Amino acid sequence: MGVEVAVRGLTKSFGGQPVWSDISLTLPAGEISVLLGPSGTGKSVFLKTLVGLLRPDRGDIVIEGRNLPRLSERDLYEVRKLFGVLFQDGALFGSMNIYDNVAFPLREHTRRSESEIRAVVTEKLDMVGLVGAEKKLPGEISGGMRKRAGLARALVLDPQIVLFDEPDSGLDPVRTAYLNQLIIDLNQRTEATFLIVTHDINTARTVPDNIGLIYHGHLAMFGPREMLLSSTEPVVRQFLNAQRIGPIGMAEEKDAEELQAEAQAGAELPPLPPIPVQLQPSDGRRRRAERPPGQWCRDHGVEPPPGSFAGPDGQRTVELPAFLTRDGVPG
Ligand SMILES: Nc1ncnc2c1ncn2[C@@H]1O[C@H](COP(=O)(O)OP(=O)(O)OP(=O)(O)O)[C@@H](O)[C@H]1O
Repeated sequence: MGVEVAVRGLTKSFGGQPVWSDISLTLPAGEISVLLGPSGTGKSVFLKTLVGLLRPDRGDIVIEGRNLPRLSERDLYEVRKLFGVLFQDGALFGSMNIYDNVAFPLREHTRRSESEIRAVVTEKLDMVGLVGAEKKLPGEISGGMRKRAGLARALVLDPQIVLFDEPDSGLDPVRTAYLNQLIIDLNQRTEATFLIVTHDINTARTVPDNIGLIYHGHLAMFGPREMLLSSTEPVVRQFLNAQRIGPIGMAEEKDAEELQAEAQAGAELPPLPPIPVQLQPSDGRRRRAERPPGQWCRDHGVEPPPGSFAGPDGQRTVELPAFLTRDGVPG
């Protein structure tokens, strides 16, 4: 089982310029969380701070009773072994073949024999569907394969927490769909805690158990997927529905004048789209952390947008409680 990551009051600046401040959230053990936010809001900085590559100005990151910002370099080095990180470009060594790239953390951080290393590398390459590509150089394979190789490398030390920095950047929609399925299947198999930074709204809507949004130097919201997908909070609604109307502007937040002009022009955000069902593991079992669709909405007295929790063919894939169906008649 993965471990919980509790972040409290985290603040980070560079040269006196704050990137974000006072971020508090808990990544539940073994669950998948997605972190969203406009470009430049500091999502990558957040991941690097979590894994201890950057020191926060203040705040706590508590994992298994240890507060990372307070640890010595030596203890931090140990805690870092709990993490696997998939960097944006896969961060593979260009001169090493895929096998050696994936074997690298094992050779650096463990005393395992080459035959033990071979067994682990083969297992991880099999997990990401790359058996047969061992001898290729990163420059000889596609972007999607490089991401998968980076993922195999992130998994070799059997991490309890896996951080993904834009795993879908530069991938076509079909490859993104395959990668998303792979992420769900790996979460099911490894039981690690996953945090994914993405700009892909479809990924954000269907893959995670929890969603967070960083905006304007703060965490605008973090919580269960249904909470954000049914939220009418303007920033969350605008971002999760990829709209131009709302507080977020092209370069930064819109000023009062722009928002007033928008209001005068009668510009309104379209209705919330239906909440899709979550992507399921391909082994046919339910997700471990799955809550029944509609449960968060029911527990919080929130009516989900019409058509929510239908499968891709528009058919309901789950029994909905009477609360979620018009007049108690399943729609
Ligand atoms: N080591 C550093 N030193 C100084 N400034 C930095 C450093 N790393 C990041 N920044 C700044 O922090 C801000 C946030 O950068 P970051 O890459 O985390 O944003 P992001 O939300 O991941 O963006 P994108 O979605 O475009 O990838 C940027 O203004 C960036 O220039």
